[in-house]
Amino acid sequence: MKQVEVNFDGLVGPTHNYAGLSFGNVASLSNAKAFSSPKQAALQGLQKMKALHDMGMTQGVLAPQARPDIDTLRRLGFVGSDASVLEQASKRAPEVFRACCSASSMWTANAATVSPSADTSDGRIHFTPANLTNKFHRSLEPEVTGRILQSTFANDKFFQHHAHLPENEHFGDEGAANHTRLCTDYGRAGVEMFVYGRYAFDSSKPAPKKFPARQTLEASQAIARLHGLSDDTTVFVQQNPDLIDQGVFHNDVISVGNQNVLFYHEQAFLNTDSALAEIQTKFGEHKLHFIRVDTQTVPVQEAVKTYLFNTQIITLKEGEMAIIAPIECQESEIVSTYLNDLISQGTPIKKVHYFDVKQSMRNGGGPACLRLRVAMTESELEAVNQHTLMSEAVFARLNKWVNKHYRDQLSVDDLRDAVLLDETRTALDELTQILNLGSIYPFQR
Ligand SMILES: NCCC[C@H](NC(=O)CCC(=O)O)C(=O)O
Repeated sequence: MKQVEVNFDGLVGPTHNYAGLSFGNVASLSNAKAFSSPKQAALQGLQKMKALHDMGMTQGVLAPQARPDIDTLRRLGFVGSDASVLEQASKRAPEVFRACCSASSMWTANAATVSPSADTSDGRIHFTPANLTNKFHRSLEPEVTGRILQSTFANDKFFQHHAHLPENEHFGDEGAANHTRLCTDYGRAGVEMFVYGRYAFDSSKPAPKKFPARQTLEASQAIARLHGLSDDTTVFVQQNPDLIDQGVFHNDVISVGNQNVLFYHEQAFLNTDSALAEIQTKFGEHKLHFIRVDTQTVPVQEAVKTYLFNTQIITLKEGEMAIIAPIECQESEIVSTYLNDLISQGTPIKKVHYFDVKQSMRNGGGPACLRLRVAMTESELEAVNQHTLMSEAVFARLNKWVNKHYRDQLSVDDLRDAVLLDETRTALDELTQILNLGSIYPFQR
């Protein structure tokens, strides 16, 4: 049976803006209050999806969330009509208000952790939405994320959906951004590697000092239990806390894996040698390609600035791998020189493709942040909501939809405009029809 890995990219929502909400995420803080272009952001995302589709990949799309989040603002004590809630909140609690307007659900690497059926005890694909407790604006996502996933993977013969972990920093979970799967073929049992930033219940263990560690070991362990993973094929690795303090807020900013390749910066992990040895032992007799990038070749700051590791490594039809990199990697002499060299080093990676996702990059989200990977068999793929899979027709419809509903430019001040709320609801209501999702948004219920 044929197996594929499908990338489900997050569609950028109509309120995409730069509010500086993510302490520890350098790009988010440095672009705070800049003008954004929701239209350009959404079109850039669609271009990347279409390009991967054209390369022969199976590509999916995940719907964005409804923002401004009026229900949360009401929960926080703002009353009256929707327009009055917007006005009061933007005046009296501007920071809270901006957090409730974020389009951050676009980074679907943080939507959930996914374990393919080959790895799980009941032979189904398991999904657990990330609770994203570390950032208020992101903690608003998991419930609707769960509904989006259930409408996209709507078949309980093949798909098992779990509730997100308890909403507490002890179980802080950021989803697939801190999870990589290594395997020989997508359809065979692989090694699931969970990367955590700190121990929740043991403060004597190493932890970052300046910026928050968003993922705990205890959260990663809970996900592995929920998904029915075997201890023999699961590895928990601590991220280097010094790097979190240098702006590496998720593991996917400093390492990425695909099949038999683990591409990582030499400073990415604590106790790297023992971690890699455990991964190789659990992987079995097949040899893994550990592609290490040294500090001397690419300093950590350059990796954070260019998102060299927030690239997607994809396996093309011919079995060769390609790197999907942000254009910032091409613009950096250090990184483009490294990548040009990498493709002739005799590893499975043979090509690099650069993409302009600058609108997302300015908030600290590269190509890999924009996608959630789901490895599937043919019958599992057939059970997916087919309206969410990229095709010429879906691409054309979504482009038309973006051009019709999205603004060219948005400032954080525009977010309090009640007309914007109406625009987003009209747009998203239409989108649920295009993607055949049913009533997933609070305003539709
Ligand atoms: N995986 C990439 C996630 C990027 C995301 N940025 C943000 O939410 C920035 C939003 C803002 O500042 O407006 C985050 O930090 O979780």
